[in-house]
Amino acid sequence: MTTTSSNHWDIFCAVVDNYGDIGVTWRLAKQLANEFSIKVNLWVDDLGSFAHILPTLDPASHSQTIQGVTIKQWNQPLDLPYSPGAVLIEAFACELPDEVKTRLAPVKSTNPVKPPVWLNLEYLSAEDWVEGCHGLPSFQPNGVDKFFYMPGFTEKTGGLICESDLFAQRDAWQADSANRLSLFKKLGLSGIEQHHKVISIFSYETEALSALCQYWAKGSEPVHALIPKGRSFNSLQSLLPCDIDQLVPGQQLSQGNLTIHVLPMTDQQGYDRLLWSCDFNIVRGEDSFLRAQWAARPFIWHIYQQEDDYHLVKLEAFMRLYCDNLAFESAEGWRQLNLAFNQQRTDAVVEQWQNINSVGVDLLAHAKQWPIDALKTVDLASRLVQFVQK
Ligand SMILES: Cc1cn([C@H]2C[C@H](O)[C@@H](COP(=O)(O)OP(=O)(O)O[C@H]3O[C@@H](C)[C@H](O)[C@@H](O)[C@H]3O)O2)c(=O)[nH]c1=O
Repeated sequence: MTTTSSNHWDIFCAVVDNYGDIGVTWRLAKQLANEFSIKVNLWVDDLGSFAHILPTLDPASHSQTIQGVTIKQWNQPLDLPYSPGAVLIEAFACELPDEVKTRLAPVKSTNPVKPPVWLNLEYLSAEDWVEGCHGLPSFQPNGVDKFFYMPGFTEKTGGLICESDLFAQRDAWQADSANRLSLFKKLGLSGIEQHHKVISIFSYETEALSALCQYWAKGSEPVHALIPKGRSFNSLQSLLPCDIDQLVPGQQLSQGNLTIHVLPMTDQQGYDRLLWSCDFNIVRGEDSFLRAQWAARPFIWHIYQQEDDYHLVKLEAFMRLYCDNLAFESAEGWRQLNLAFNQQRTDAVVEQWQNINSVGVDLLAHAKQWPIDALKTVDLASRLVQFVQK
């Protein structure tokens, strides 16, 4: 007979492409384990990709515990034992293994009052409809309800992932400017002085990026662009002396006043510190997008492209919220900059970059206040734990 013998949580994550799905679930799993003492199994179908953002992971090991989370290789068919716990999360509507779904029904019949809570953790969106869908059940063929858990920016959504001590850590880091220089040194980057403008770039392909780089190269102040080897470079081939494949972390490429530094990928904590250390961040997807907000620095969001340009609807929804308390001129400059970047409008992106220069102080002040307003005291993991207990 199958029973709910344990209070553990299982999170299943299929790495579709890029690092966002695993990035979000890894953040959540760590926080649940470390702040709520929950025993978490994180099942991942592609440990090789995961290792890019968790260098201590051994992709050959089928079960390993790192930072309090048990990471399990999810093969099809499932070849490690699964036993139902208190909560089962399928991340981003990944298709759960049949072995898992069929084990849920008998648990429900032996424990009808408190069967495992089955959740689909959805993508983050600032759109209005999210509030209406958050928490809705959907009846499944195995007789168990599955609930939609929708992250979001308002009280009636599932909230935003943010560790309880993150802002304090960030503030302490940013209070001492020596931290950023020592981080750059540790990453093998040279030639960056305290007064230089430093911009981190983790984007998808866009001609807007190459236009900005060309503009920075011709500018009057030194700019350092810190770029991990990856998709951003596909748009910068004309600025490179070699093929993208030949780039190595630590390499520096100079053009006029622009120095491009090829970054190593680091773990998430290292990436957070990088965002805290830069004057401006260009980020993408979901997790780096949120971490750029928590970094309290101005940023461009290169949103993940969707069919029929639906991503522009999501971008607008977020920009509306973000600009709510921002003075008109600053809001307009920042909005247009983001739009131009996402729409690959090369002249416009340069023009808007120049425009936001004059409102830089306002944008920075807003970037510092935004995390406090956006979090609204209760983060996603805390809301999730409350949701499950109800
Ligand atoms: C550059 C860098 C990133 N990272 C982490 C931060 C994030 O957790 C992760 C990157 O994830 P994202 O920012 O979300 O961008 P992404 O483009 O990699 O992932 C995308 O995947 C698609 C399938 C989703 O639909 C998108 O919404 C998005 O999440 O990589 C590091 O840990 N170290 C690094 O050096």
